Amino acid sequence: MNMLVDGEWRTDAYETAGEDGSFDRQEAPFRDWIRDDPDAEYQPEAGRYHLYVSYACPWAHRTLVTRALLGLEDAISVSVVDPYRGDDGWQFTPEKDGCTRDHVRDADFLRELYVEADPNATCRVTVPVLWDTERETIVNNESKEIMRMFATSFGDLATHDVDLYPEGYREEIDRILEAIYEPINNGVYRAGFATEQAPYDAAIDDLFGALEHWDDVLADQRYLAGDRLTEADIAMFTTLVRFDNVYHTHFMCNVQYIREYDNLWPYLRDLYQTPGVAETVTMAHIKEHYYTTHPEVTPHGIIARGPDLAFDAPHDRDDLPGEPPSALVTASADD
Ligand SMILES: N[C@@H](CCC(=O)N[C@@H](CS)C(=O)NCC(=O)O)C(=O)O
Repeated sequence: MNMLVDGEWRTDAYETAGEDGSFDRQEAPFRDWIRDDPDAEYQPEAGRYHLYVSYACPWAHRTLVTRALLGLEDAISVSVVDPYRGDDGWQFTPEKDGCTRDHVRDADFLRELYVEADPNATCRVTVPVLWDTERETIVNNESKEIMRMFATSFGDLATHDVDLYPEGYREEIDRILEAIYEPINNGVYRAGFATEQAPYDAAIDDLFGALEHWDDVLADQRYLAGDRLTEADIAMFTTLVRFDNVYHTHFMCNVQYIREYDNLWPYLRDLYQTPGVAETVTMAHIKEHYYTTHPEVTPHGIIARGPDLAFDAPHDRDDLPGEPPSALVTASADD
């Protein structure tokens, strides 16, 4: 696998699995913070920050959903990489459907941005990346922090009056984000990239145990943190929406489909139908990426056909406590 070592692109450096056959995800290296504070190095400003994403990636997808729900599209622009990630890592292929050029630097490869931000970078070249066009560097490449900055630091630049990290819910949101990360968000990768039976089995036990737990929780409440749609739902959504099409088959998470759960499946449809969310889902990129980019998992790169899911079917969750943010419902009615 590929990564930067001292600013040089290496195709032989990064092992997905550790010695015991378990998947080992590395920490994101760029962790600066945008603050609404006159002394801050990075301050929220319309047009200053640029987001690099892959539509395929669940981590990048979190930042896109957050941006859409807050109405930050005009304030934060986006470039979209090719869903196929080969020996050169993420690249820009604007001729391909849904992909764009690098709108800021016109780079061919995402790694060029990493080297510009740190000429001696030793790290994986991952999406999402939040780029500062003023200081010409990476502010942050950790999705949960980008999501949090969008939710808490962009104040008036957000055109929808939506709070995804509301006071009174914050401890619970943090607890849920932590609780779903290892078994669910990262759990599908731990299952899919395991190279021995024991770590695969452990990942599957954790994953399906956690899905069952949250399926129970969602029987009585509309959202993970209760009656409000929050960051926690966004983090859950981007994994669930990929599950039946990709993780079930490609990553062998095949104990049960999400569409077989009594509450997770209507919950997933409810989130999908929240104004602004469906437009962030590009299933063609999701499927192409996973099935063609991991030769160690699917060596022939054949994209599995099904299933065709009815994300638009009625979700019947309106009677549960909670409703989507009213600003979103009003904004979509005005469209
Ligand atoms: N911790 C990061 C993880 C991001 C991540 O692993 N992104 C994947 C795509 S789904 C990636 O770019 N992988 C490229 C690589 O590992 O070389 C986050 O949540 O932002």
